[in-house]
Amino acid sequence: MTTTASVPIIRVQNVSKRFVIRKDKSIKERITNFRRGARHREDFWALRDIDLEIEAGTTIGLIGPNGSGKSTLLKTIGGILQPTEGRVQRRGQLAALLELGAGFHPDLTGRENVYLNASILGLTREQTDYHFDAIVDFSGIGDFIDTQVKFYSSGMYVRLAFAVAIHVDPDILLVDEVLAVGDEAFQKKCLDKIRSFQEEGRTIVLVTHTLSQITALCNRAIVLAKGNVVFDGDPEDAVSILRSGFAATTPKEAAKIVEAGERAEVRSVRTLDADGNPCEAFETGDDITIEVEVEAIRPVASWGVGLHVDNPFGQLVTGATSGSLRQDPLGPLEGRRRVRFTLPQVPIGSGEYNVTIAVMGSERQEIARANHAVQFRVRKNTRSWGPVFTDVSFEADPAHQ
Ligand SMILES: Nc1ncnc2c1ncn2[C@@H]1O[C@H](COP(=O)(O)OP(=O)(O)OP(=O)(O)O)[C@@H](O)[C@H]1O
Repeated sequence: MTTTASVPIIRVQNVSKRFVIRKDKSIKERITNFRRGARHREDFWALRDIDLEIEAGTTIGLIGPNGSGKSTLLKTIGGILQPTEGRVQRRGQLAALLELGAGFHPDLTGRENVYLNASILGLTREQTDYHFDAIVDFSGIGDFIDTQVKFYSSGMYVRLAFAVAIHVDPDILLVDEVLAVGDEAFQKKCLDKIRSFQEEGRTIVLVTHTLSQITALCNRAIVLAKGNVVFDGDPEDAVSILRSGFAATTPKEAAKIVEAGERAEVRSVRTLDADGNPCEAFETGDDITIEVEVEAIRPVASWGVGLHVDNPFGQLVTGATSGSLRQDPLGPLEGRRRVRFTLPQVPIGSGEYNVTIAVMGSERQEIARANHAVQFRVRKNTRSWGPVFTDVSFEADPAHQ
C-alpha cells in the first residue's frame, strides 16, 4: 500500500526539451540554395532525459552554469513549458516566481496586476480582496500600487510578484533567481518567508546562482550541465561541484569531486607591508604580502591556493597559484594553515585593488573561495600614471645657441 507521504508531489519522467532555433543564412548560403528559404532550422536540446521525484516538504535547488537548463527545467515543472518528450506530474496549488514580471502586464497598475496575477494563480476576487492589504504591505510598494508597473524598478516588480506568490497559499513555490533582486532588507524578508514556508511543509524549487542560498536553504540540490543531471543529493556536495570551476559535465566527474569530500574555508586575508605589518595603502614599487589563513572543514588530502588581484574594473592585474610557485605540493590540509604570497616591488599604478583567494583540493577542484576578500590602495606617484608604473626618465637636448 502506498501512503500519501511517499507519493512525490512533483514527478518528472524522462523529460527532454527541444527548442528549434532559426538562424539567418549567410548571403552565400542564400545564393546557393535560395529556394529553401532564408533561415536555418536547428534543433537544440535544452534538457535531456531528466528523471526526478520530489517529495512534499522538500526545498530543492537547481544549480549549474549559464545555459545548463535550470530555468527550462523549472518552467517545465511549472507547466509553463511543455516537454518535447516525457511528462511532468504535480499535485497541489502552484505559485511560480519566474523571471522579472512574468505574469505582469506592463500597462496595468500594480493593483490591477495583483488581481490579475492572483486570479491566474487560482484565487477568487474575494480571496484577493481579503489578502490585498497584506500583499501591498509585504511588497512595501506603498502608493506606487496605483502606478502602471511599466514604471516600476526591477526591485519593485519582484517585491510585488513575490508578495502575490506567497499569499496564494501554494503547496509548491517555484522561484527563479528573483531572490537576488531587491535590496538586502527585502531579500531577508523573502528568505524569512521561505523559511516559514519550509516549516509549514511546503515544497520549494529554487533556481539560483547564489550558492550560499543553496547550502542555507535547501535540503537537496541538483547540478545540471548541458541539459543533463550530473548530481542529485546533498547541497554542500552540489556546491562543491560547481566550485570546481564547472569542470564536471558528467555524473562520473561530479562523483569524483563528491567522493573526495574535501572542504575548506578561507578564514582571513590580510595585506602586509615589507616589515610584516598589516597595511592597506602602498606606494608604487613597495613589496606587498598577502597573507591567507585557510581552515579544513573536512580532510583535504592535498591542497593548493590561488591569488587574483583585480583592478577596480574587475580586470585581472596579476595572479598566481601555489602549485606553479612550489616544486613540492602543500600536502594535506588539517586544521588551520597560514600562507603568504609576496609580490616584490609591485609596479602597478595608483588605485584600489581587490584580492580574491581560491583554495583547491586534490582533484584541483575549488573547495573554497573568498571573492574580493581584501582591498588595498596604491597611492599616486609622481613619475607616471596609468595601470603600470614606469620609472620614466626625461631629458632634453640643450637649447640651440
Ligand atoms: N525559447 C527558447 N528558444 C530557444 N532556445 C532556448 C529557449 N529558452 C532557452 N533556450 C536555450 O536553452 C538553454 C538552457 O536555457 P536555460 O534558460 O534553461 O538555462 P539556465 O541554466 O537557466 O541559464 P542561466 O543561468 O543563464 O539562466 C540555453 O542554451 C538557452 O539559450
